[in-house]
Amino acid sequence: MKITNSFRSHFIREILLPLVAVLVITFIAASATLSWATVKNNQDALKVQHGIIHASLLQSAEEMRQQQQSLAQWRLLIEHLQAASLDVPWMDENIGGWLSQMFNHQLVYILSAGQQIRYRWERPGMAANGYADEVVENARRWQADAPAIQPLQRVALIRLGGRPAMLAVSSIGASSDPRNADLLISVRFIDADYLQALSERSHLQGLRIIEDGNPLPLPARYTLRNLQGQAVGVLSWQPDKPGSRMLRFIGPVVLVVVIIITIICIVMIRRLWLSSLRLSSTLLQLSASEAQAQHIAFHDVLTGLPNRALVENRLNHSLLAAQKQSVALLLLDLDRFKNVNDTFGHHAGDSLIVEVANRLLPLVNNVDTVGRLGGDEFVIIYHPEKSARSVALLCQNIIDALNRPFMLLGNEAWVGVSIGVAIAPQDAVDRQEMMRKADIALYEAKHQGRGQCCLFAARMDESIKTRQLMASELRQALQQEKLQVYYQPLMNIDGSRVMGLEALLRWHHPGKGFVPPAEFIPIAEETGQIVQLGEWVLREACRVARQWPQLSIAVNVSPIQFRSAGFVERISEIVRSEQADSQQIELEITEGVLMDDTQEAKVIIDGLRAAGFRIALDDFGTGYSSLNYLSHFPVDKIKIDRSFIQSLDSGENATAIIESVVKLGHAMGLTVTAEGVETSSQMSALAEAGCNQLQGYLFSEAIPPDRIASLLSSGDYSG
Ligand SMILES: Nc1nc2c(ncn2[C@@H]2O[C@@H]3COP(=O)(O)O[C@H]4[C@@H](O)[C@H](n5cnc6c(=O)[nH]c(N)nc65)O[C@@H]4COP(=O)(O)O[C@H]3[C@H]2O)c(=O)[nH]1
Repeated sequence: MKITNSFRSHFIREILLPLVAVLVITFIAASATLSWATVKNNQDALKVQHGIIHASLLQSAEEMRQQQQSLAQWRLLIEHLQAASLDVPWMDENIGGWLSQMFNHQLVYILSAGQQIRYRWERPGMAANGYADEVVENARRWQADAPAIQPLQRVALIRLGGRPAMLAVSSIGASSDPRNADLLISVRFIDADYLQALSERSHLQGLRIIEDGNPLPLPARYTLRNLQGQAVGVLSWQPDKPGSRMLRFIGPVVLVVVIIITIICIVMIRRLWLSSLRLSSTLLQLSASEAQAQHIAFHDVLTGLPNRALVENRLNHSLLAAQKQSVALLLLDLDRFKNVNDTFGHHAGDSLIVEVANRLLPLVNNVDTVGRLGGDEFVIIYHPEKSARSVALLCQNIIDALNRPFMLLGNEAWVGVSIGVAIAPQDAVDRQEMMRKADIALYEAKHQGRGQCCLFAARMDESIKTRQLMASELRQALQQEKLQVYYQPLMNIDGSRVMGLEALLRWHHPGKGFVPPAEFIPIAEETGQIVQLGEWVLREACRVARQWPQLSIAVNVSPIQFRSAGFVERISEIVRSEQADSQQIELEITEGVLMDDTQEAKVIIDGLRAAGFRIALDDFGTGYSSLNYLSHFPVDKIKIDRSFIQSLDSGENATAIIESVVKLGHAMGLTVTAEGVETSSQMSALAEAGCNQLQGYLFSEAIPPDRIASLLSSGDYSG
């Protein structure tokens, strides 16, 4: 799996660092709490130990006081002291020795009221130290300070011979004024024995006396003070540290927990890394397929060009800036694409579309858009630098590019293109309006003949509106049977006899009066109404045919109607239902019908002929006029267009053309009719050329059916 640098740094920044930070903070907080609890526990314990030392010393002092007091009030001692001479052996045994052996007092003195030492007992080895004076000095001071109303009983720490010691002084006897009493004095040094006892009492270990000036910070220390509050020594001990004990117990557990948490975190981070990696690659794939989906949603699959949605989007953008930079919208429609598709198949059609796209792309700049709307419709959003001139140039380039032949399956094919152009801001600034106007211009381009480019003009819009109105009025007229069919006679060559009638549609518009078919037939073709219209005309013509069985009745068939599904069957059915003879009906088709799809046209023509209809090729000479072409189609008649007939008067060339058409027509066994014969000279020329039938105002205009009878019975045309 490929790891991108940005993914790595993102993971480190967003996941790893915060997680490590949380971990570190948690560990620091846990350590701090643990160490704080340890210290606090130790400190609290130390305070308690201080209290224990203090209480133990007090208790020890109180015991010393009680030990002394029992002797100080002893009657035998008082009697012995009242004797003239002191019984020292008795004193040693009962006072000094007793206090020393029983209670470990090391120095014992009795001071007489006259301030003389009357009795002295000093533990062996201590007499030489001369403690007596110092002890007596302290005792005298206490005696002097003592209140007169009660016996003196005092125990306090003193410093004796540079060592701390416990001094106890009691007045002997029951005298209420201790200042005149004998004093029992005893001393107990704070020595190893004392400390041992103190340790047992207090349960503190390592008790020892240290020098007060000890620079070492000893947390477990207790300053021994005399009555004046002066330090006489410092007690130190090995402190009990429950906090540290707890730490020793909890510490390893916490450490193990920390290690376990760290391992879990490492495993989690690793898993997170792997799943993030998977997620990231899934997201990458997703965004890639999203981009692909986006591309498909906005591009034409065949050519890869922007599709309608993207074109509309880009057009919207371009139109936003249209006030500053004009925008041209070109709608392109290939002229003979259907032909190519039908002749060479859909694969060839697809390659043609791709080739068209390839030819269009180099004609525009990067800022412009070439798109495909579907089928053979292309669109270009063009940003012209020099307004209409450069648009016209582009159009010409497009027409030239698409006029060049296309190589399809080893064959050359020609298509050509019609282009409609709308330019913003002058034509419109709104997308839909631009599309509509470019479409109108395209319609106009096609209408003018293929291979054209038309810039939108306001009049086109008007004509479109007029056409739309006309289409709806025509629909109404057809529904309400306001249309009529007139009939124009087809004459024999000398104009003496009516051979047939051509059915021609007439529309007397309530407001506009007579509307020529040339105006409304194309509209009916565009809207598809022509199928219904044509069938209605045929139905009317059948009635006339039934009435005049000796005449052929010609009916115009539009290319749209000709190619509509089930055409042959439907018109056969109409003729049958109207009880007419199909052999009496002559269907007039134009060359265009044959050109568009020769194969299909041939099948339809064969079908019509099999159904009994005769086929006439109308307006002959206006289209491709290829007689060679005719050999492929089994038609019965050609009708030379009236433009040729009218040019008969102006030059010999027309005569020659007509003569050769007639000759070839005859050679193919076809009847040749001349349309639009207006003068007798035209009639004579056509007769000379060998035409078979004539049609024109010279004989009659199209007339309503109720006048056919009078036309036929008039002496002129009854033959
Ligand atoms: N200047 C001149 N014109 C003459 C002369 N003799 C006949 N015409 C006109 O020439 C046209 C002949 O019909 P078209 O070539 O089939 O041309 C027809 C045909 O293509 C189409 N059309 C008319 N009726 C129908 C219809 O029922 N169905 C279809 N599909 N097309 C129709 O409309 C076209 C025009 O029809 P119309 O206006 O009736 O025009 C008719 C007719 O009135 C003449 O001596 N001089």
